[in-house]
Amino acid sequence: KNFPSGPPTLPLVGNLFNLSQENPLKDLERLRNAYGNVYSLFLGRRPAVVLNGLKAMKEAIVTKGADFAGRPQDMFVNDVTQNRGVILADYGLRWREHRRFALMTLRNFGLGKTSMEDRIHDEIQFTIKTLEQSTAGGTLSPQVMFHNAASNIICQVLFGKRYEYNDELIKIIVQCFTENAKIANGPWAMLYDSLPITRYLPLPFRNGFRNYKTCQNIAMELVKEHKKTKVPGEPRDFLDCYLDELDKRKDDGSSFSEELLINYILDLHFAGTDTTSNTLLTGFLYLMNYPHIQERCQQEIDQVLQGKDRASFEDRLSMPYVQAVIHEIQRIANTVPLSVFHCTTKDTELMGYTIPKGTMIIQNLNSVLREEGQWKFPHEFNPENFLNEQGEFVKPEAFMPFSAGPRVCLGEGLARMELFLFVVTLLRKFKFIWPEDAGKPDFTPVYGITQSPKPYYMKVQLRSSV
Ligand code: HEM
Repeated sequence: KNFPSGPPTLPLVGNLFNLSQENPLKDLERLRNAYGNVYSLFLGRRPAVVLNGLKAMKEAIVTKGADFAGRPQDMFVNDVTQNRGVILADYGLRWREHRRFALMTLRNFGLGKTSMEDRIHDEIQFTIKTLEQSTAGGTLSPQVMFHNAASNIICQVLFGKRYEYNDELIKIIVQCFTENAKIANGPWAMLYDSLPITRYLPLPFRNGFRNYKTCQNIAMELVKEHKKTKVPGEPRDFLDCYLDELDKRKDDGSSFSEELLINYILDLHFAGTDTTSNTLLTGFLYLMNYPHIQERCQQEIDQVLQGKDRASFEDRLSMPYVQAVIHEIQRIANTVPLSVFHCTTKDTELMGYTIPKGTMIIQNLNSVLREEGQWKFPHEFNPENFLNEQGEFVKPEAFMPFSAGPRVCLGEGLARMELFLFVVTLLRKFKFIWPEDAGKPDFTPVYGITQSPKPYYMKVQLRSSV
């Protein structure tokens, strides 16, 4: 009663056939036009409510944050990750303790301080080396490079080590992550969630379980190695901190455990890899195809950095145009289009509707990031969306690629630092060119939990030689 309306459902499968199995984003938009900003869907027999537009999104995840901060359980992604970790943990002790621990440890390891900047700059040097090798005139496919760079930064934090870009182990992990990001929002996972009877069949969703197991075995080895070499009270990285915490807490009834640790670090590694790298990939795709925007960034970077040997995160405050461009890249990239599904933690109300406890909540972030009335140019790539009349950087409320409220991305600080330092350092040194023989660029993203641009090639020139 008083539940949001939605398209008619079929027995057992619910609204499975109302959504394209390959990319439901257009269907979600079509249903919004028919049923309004808050409407319902049934994934099998499970009720879900889709949120669209800033007003509904804010009321749910910010104003009534705690009511909407749960995570649905018993879905494909929960089964693959064995109901452990932090991303999919339901609202409660385990989530709270592990979220707090991650935020605190990331801060202690220098997030917002110079040491994290050092780590990012160290990694950028390897990216620069890779790019330099292709300045002789050839083209380069940046996918693996950006994925490995983002993965290495989070590996440094978690395990205190980085991997060469051609290292077999990291290639396997990154490939598993990338594949799982597509499988988890793909047609087979949708079938798994809608029709539980199919779960035991040898269907392609099995690949998701296999990929996860591969990563788990690798993480297990890293934990073993750390346990052997760690000195209590002198943590080298995130993993050591957790092991220290386990010693400290022993039997205090907390949710910390060694089994959780494996899934926890995989969660952080996964969340920190595909997201940042796909945003960078989208960024460079646009920068190559909007050369005047690239040049204006370079002018501002040169002017602000002058003789400085490298950029610091602080410099963003003197670079309103670059800031606007990076935010515009994130707005257009819409890297996590449906956020991570939420779930109501109690009976509640939203925009006058009644939403019972346990209802799945799907945030259509695209509907906010491109909402008419919130942006000067909602449907085009235009940094003016983040600049006022005086050319100062402004961030509209509708900018929420990291979501908002109690479940807001806990890596936002790290991601923002990475995006700024990568874009500024690489644009300062190189000119990025869309290859003449590449044809017209295709900006249509490939859908998944994280969206990525279609694979592309780039041409790179050293700016000093331009
Ligand atoms: C451009 C990069 C990134 C984007 C666009 C992004 C976006 C998001 C979004 C939309 C969510 C879901 C929030 C919600 O459920 O309301 C999320 C959650 C999360 N992100 Fe990120 N993220 C990025 C980078 C990172 C990085 C670098 C880390 C690594 C530390 C990270 C760790 C997490 C975690 C652990 C969660 C789950 C939080 C929770 O459930 O409490 N993310 N992110």
